[in-house]
Amino acid sequence: MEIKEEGTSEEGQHFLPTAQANDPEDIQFTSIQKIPNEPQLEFILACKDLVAPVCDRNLNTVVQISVIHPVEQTLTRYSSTEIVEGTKDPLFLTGVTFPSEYPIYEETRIKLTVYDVKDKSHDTIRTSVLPEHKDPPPEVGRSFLGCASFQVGELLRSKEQLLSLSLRTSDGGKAVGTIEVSLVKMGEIEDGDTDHITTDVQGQKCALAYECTAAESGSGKDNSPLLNAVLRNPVCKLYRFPTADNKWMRIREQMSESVLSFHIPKELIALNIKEDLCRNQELKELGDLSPHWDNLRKNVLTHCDQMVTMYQDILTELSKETGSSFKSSSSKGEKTLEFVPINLHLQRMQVHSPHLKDALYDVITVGAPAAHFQGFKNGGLRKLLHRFETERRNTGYQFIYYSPENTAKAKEVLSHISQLQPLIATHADLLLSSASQRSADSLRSSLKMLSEKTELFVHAFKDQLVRSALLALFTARPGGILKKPPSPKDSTEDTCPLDEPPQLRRQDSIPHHSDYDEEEWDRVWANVGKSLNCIIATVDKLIERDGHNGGGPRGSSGQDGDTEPSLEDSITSHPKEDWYEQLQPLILTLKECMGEVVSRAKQSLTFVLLQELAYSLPQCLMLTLRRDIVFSQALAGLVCGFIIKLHTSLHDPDFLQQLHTVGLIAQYEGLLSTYSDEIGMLEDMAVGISDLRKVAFKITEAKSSDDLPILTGRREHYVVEVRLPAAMFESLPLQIKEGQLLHVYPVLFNVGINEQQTLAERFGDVSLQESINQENFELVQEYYSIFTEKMPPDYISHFQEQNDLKGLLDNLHQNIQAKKRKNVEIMWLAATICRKLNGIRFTCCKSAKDRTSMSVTLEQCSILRDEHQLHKDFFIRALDCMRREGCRIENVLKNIKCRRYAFNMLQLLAFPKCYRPPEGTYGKADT
Ligand SMILES: O=P(O)(O)O[C@H]1[C@H](O)[C@@H](O)[C@H](O)[C@H](O)[C@@H]1OP(=O)(O)O
Repeated sequence: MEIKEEGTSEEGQHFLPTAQANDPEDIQFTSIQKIPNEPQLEFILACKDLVAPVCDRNLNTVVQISVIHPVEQTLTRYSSTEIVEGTKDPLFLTGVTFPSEYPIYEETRIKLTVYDVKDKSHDTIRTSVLPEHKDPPPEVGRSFLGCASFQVGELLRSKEQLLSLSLRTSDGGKAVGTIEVSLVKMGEIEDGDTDHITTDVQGQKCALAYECTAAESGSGKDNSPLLNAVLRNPVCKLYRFPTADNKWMRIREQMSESVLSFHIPKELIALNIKEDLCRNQELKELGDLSPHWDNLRKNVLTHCDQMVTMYQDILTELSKETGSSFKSSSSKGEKTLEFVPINLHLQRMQVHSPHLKDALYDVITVGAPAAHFQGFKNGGLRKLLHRFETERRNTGYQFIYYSPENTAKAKEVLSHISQLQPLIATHADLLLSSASQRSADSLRSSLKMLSEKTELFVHAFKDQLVRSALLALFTARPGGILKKPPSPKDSTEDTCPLDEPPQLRRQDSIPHHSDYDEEEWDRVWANVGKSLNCIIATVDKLIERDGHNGGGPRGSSGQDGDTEPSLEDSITSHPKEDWYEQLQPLILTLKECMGEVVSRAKQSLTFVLLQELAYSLPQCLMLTLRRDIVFSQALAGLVCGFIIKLHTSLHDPDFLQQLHTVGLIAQYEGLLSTYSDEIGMLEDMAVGISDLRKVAFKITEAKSSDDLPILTGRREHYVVEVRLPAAMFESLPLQIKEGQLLHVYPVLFNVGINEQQTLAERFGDVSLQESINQENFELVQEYYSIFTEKMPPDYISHFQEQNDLKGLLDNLHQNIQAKKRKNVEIMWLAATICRKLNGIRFTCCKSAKDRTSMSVTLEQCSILRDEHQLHKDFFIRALDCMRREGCRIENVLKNIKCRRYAFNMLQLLAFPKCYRPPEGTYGKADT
């Protein structure tokens, strides 16, 4: 057999996509029978009676697992166990798992190579492929003990699902002990002898076979199509750890990328472009302005056009990245990838423990949303936005100052108008078509819709801002005189006769010059309401005269009886009229009145936006760009977290009720330090996360299984449409199916843990972290009170019995107030509160690679300890297993092509103890 090494990464959990794996050449092999989306093969290992080459010390052993491809006979290093120290009968806690996509068959051979590790600090620092059969050079710190191999089919067919293989030296001669391979079936009850192998692991006797409760997948039914559409390249790891009562629990760790990393930024940039093009057009359509304002506008337009071009270029570049699902930490400063989140992954832990229900714990790990290309020399968004506003407020001269709230309101009203105007037009047309069919019921229901939307429309303008902006715009016109376009004003003021076409009845306002008439806007605006009232009255009369007046829905004027007498007269004088003809002119008037309101309001509010843009160009636009970039990264993570949460909780009615009545909390754990550049990152992140409040989700039915989410809206308010396969969609509560918007409550807690934070605490300033934590604590409290208010009382009383949320909140509050250095308790409490509230968990540091890996593994082990009775003596060992051979070291590898956390000894001395990785897994790395 020719054995050659494959690939450059030494231990390859990155495998061929399924399509490639199923090439005709492979089809002759026997596939392993599998449960959809479950790993195909999982086993654990133990050695017995290992023979030490020299007797000067105890053996420290590690097993390396390699796969021999049945056709090419190439050998790929797949994974390793942890190092078990000081025994010739090691029992490994880190197992082996082959995810469903991995190209493995019954004919595939697995090779197990056992090494003796002399120097742990060197052992896992392997950056290049070592030839198999060759002992690693002694200076690397390990020596070859023996190897064995088996065919997958042999293990599957073995009597007790266990193989006992003889380990031999490289020349195939001397036996140096045995290695036992036990097949694992997660979630299956294992009967029989639980004592056939026991071992003394650090003094603890544990049975190797399991006593497990019945199989129950964490999410119940198979919702995989939804997840398969968004997740890519899973990396899986398997462990078994002893419980307090010396049973085994099994843990599967999974880490996957998401296509949403690129999909959401592309959607968002496209929307940003659309919004900006529209704004530029509105600026152009602002009409005549006096020279001062006109010059400003020209300048703004030049910059805005350049900005749109830049967004278009970025979108073109991103569109070239078809199928990408991962941006590495080393690309974080790349301009064209700035909108893409760094190192976004789902980190999942699935626990199967005796006597307890299976459980899933998900955390989204992602680099802190921040504008790395723009840099942090001047700080991040929180500071930059504050500074920008203060300067703008104080400039006065040249510009009219509108507060950020007013600017936001102007954008919101503009967005409202653009949604409502076409909607009203559609309902008005539907009303006409009901009229032409002479259907009273359909006329009533069309009228109901039209009334509702028109009332919303009229309401949107009930704002002092529009009024003051109109005046401001008037004074900015040449000579401060407004050239009035023809206005349908007063057209419906007196009566609403049905005999004449409304255009003729309108008092035409031929363009003329006049001083600003403050009340004119009121009249124009009120005309919309009056037109609607006229329509309502007419419909009522038409139906009544037709003998259909069964007390159906009536409009407001009909109800409060202010129908004008002349109208009644005009109607009763026409016994047999054509409904369409009666209504058509009124609808036309309504549309015209609306058009008039829209054009005035649009211009005045666009003038408000001009004030914001005109001040401090191009900084203002760069600030918008920065905010868009940071928001895009944050949004991609949120959408990913939301979809995964939905997927895992789709069959939990309480969750679904919470989703549509309360909304979901999304809790971000930040590990950034408040020192140097990371202050700027934290300032970016804080704004990016709080901007997520502008996002709402909506669930619709998918047409195909790989439908990705769609984004609509504009900067003030976005809606993410998540599309579910029909069967899943059907099972949702009515409110969700009807398209109710689902809200999220993002909260951020940050605790710097590294050596930079030590400097900040000693010589710098930690106030940023303190205020973020305090502000966000208040948000969590607010969420909790909405939760208790809106969820059913029965649920809440049961919930409160089970979870001492009040106690946890008090504890969190005290910890925030305590102002203790590196108080990581804050993170644990915030995460626990989030989990208990059914929220979405996120963990972030600069790159989501090193500190995040420490934190997320710590969280996993703490959950095992607190929720699944992990044996207390195994806490550190479990943590080391996960950090040494788990998904997170694979994360480091895929980011920087080196299996080493980027910490040095000195840095680690500054870390809280539980955040330090095991010896041999960290060191100088080129990040
Ligand atoms: O994933 P991070 O913790 O943000 O990685 C840091 C690491 O903590 C630090 O020790 C190291 O010096 C680098 O700055 C890492 O950041 P990179 O973004 O360069 O990976």
